Amino acid sequence: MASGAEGMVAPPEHAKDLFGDTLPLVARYADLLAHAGVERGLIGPREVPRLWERHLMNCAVIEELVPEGADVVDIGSGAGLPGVVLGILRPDLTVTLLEPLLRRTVFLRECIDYLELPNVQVRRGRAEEMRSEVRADIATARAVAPLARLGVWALPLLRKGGSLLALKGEQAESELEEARRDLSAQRPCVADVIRVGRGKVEPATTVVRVTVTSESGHSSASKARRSSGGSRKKRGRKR
Ligand SMILES: C[S@@+](CC[C@H](N)C(=O)[O-])C[C@H]1O[C@@H](n2cnc3c(N)ncnc32)[C@H](O)[C@@H]1O
Repeated sequence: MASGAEGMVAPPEHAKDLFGDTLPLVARYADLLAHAGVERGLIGPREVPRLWERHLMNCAVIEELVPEGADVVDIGSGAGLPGVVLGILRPDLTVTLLEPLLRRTVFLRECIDYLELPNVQVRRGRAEEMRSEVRADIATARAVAPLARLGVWALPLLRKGGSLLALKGEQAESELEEARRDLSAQRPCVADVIRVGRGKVEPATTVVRVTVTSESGHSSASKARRSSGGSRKKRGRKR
């Protein structure tokens, strides 16, 4: 896959601290995004000057939240963020880029061939349709959906003890508070907001981490409702 134009998007000085030996490969990916990615409408041209700081480095710092050897599914991968960055940085991970749009999956497949990433694969589909097909330790998502909806899509894809890592903005705390009920109705879980990459990226990356605490798909409250004949409303009417 040719990047489609001349000239590299030079990494900032401190990118070497974050990416180490993988920096040349991340630079190839940056080049691809800045040229073919823009030409094919996967990334806005205004993002090019801030590709490193706002996109690649901002995604890379979540790596510290991903356990060794994990199966990762990147929901709504788009042009590959954060999944491709994690795949480059961490060859120990098995990364699935999950994306429903054909045009984007074509780009992603060409991208992983071009970068020669044997630990990264692409699947075309919607997260909510993958419940019987995907089991992961970590689900990542950036700029995909509000947290409550993301929980409905992501939590069924996780193994017990697995986590959704949702990259969010400054309103992460209030978004989490609003979504807590929906998240635990989907699956028993604990959730917190973490800021990662302090001193490496400015501002630090805000992540909502939701960790599932049971094997099965539904919380005990919703199970109890189902086994006693449905919703709270119905029970109320019977009495
Ligand atoms: C705004 S883009 C973000 C892309 C990338 N994560 C990033 O940060 O640049 C949102 C992506 O989510 C995908 N998407 C939308 N609904 C989805 C669903 N139900 N399951 C998986 N992906 C979905 C879209 O096709 C799109 O590529």
